[in-house]
Amino acid sequence: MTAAAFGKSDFIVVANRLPVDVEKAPDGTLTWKEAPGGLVTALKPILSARNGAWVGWPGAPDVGREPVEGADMLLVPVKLSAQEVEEHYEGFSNGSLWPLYHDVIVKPEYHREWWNTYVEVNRRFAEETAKVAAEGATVWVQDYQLQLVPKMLRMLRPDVKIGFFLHIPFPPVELFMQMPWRREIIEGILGADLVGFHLPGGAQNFLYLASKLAGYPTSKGSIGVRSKFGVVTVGFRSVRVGAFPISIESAELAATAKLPETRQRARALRTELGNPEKILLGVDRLDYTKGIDVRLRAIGELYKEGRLDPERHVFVQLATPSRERVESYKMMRDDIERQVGRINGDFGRVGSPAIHYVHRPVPRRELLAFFAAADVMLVTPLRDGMNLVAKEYIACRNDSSGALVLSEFTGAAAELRQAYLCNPHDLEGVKNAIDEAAHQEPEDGKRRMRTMRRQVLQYDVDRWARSFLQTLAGTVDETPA
Ligand SMILES: Nc1ncnc2c1ncn2[C@@H]1O[C@H](COP(=O)(O)OP(=O)(O)O)[C@@H](O)[C@H]1O
Ligand SMILES: O=P(O)(O)OC[C@H]1O[C@H](O[C@H]2O[C@H](CO)[C@@H](O)[C@H](O)[C@H]2O)[C@H](O)[C@@H](O)[C@@H]1O
Repeated sequence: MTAAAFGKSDFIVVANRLPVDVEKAPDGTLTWKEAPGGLVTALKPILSARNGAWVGWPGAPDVGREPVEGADMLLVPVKLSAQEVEEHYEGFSNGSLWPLYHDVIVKPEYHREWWNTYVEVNRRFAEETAKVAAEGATVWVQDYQLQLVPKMLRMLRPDVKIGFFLHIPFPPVELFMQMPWRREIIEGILGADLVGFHLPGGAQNFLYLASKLAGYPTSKGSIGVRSKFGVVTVGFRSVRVGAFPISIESAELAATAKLPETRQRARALRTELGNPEKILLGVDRLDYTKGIDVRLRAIGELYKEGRLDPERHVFVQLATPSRERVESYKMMRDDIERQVGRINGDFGRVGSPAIHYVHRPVPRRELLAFFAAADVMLVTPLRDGMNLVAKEYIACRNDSSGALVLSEFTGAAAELRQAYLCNPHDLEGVKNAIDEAAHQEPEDGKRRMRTMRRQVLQYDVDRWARSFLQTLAGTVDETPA
């Protein structure tokens, strides 16, 4: 008998999105479509393996409230009205928190109505979770859209064990203090038993704020040095805080990239691109944090200076549409498409552009064929929590060929030290990194790639989830008297 049959579950993931988008046809039938994004990519296999429940927004405003039986997990849709989507998802999550947590690359906006809706939607998620959680269940709350859920859920269901993981950077105190509702957010997260970040720096920022802003005693100086954890004492509870860098399904990706049909498709892509000497590739959600404009500017200048040849070095940018109703995203799309047009106008030929730009999500198999075909992968975010694309590319390089240009401002850069690392704010530095990667000695490239592959294959998403969940399972025993 499955947990779904009882309508209660022992293991629940709570995330802004369900791992599918649901579309309702006029006759009432539902169609399920794979949803893009690193969080979904990372957690789906773990839930399927554990027969758990996933509480989330189905991505369509008028889908019903009843739990829907998915393939092999219980999917619990949280219905959001169009106004709630506008004020919680587009507004407070992606117009206030996302830019604030990503170094204020665009100016965050703070509106009381957005905040009120954020509180209301977080409450709804907590209530739905409280309904489906079995006695003593483990609940894993994900990301910046739901930072108030841990505290709200604890008040509704003190029996459950709560983990919280932030997938984006947690900012330094100087930036976080801008947030008008800063104390409420820290208190909300502190409802968890275990709080995880990608990097020790995020954990340290959080510990500092818990102590300075909210006044809780914290243990100091141990993160990333002697032990992975810091501890915040909240009344009689201990909240552990640590770094758990996320990863991917490395072995599965490597195996799929090795399949004859993937390799054949990779060869076909090279032919379709006019058999260039080198394929350079970018794969991102169309987001201003990803530094797509930076790499376009660098490539344009490298063509101009003759360090790359548009006939021999083609660049493919695959860009998934994202958050298209948020103003800063609209402006960025226009800017990037103008840049692509200008570079192709200057350096392309009829029937053979220098830059191939696709503004659509690419099916998974096709994406892996692109990774297998690409000689140089460009990952140049101005700030990124982790960046799974960098790890996916490495997993797909079964013969250890290829080169990764990687921004120092990604979480992935902490692990992938053999990449061509660059500072995305230093255009000359980015150009040099691309130039070096495109002209690397094959043996040097293989040595670099082999080291990065060892890291990515060893530390996969399963290891990430197990390490977080095992640490969470230990939290109860460590509550001080
Ligand atoms: N154009 C695209 N087509 C298909 N999948 C994409 C595309 N762009 C990104 N993805 C996928 O979305 C995920 C992005 O994760 P990540 O790099 O961590 O950044 P984020 O979660 O911020 O978008 C990866 O699994 C990647 O393969
Ligand atoms: O749900 P969306 O608004 O479409 O956005 C997609 C996801 O983007 C963010 O991903 C982050 O998580 C990745 C995995 O940990 C990480 O590699 C990346 O650096 C982050 O940007 C976001 O955090 C998710 O909530 C979104 O679902």
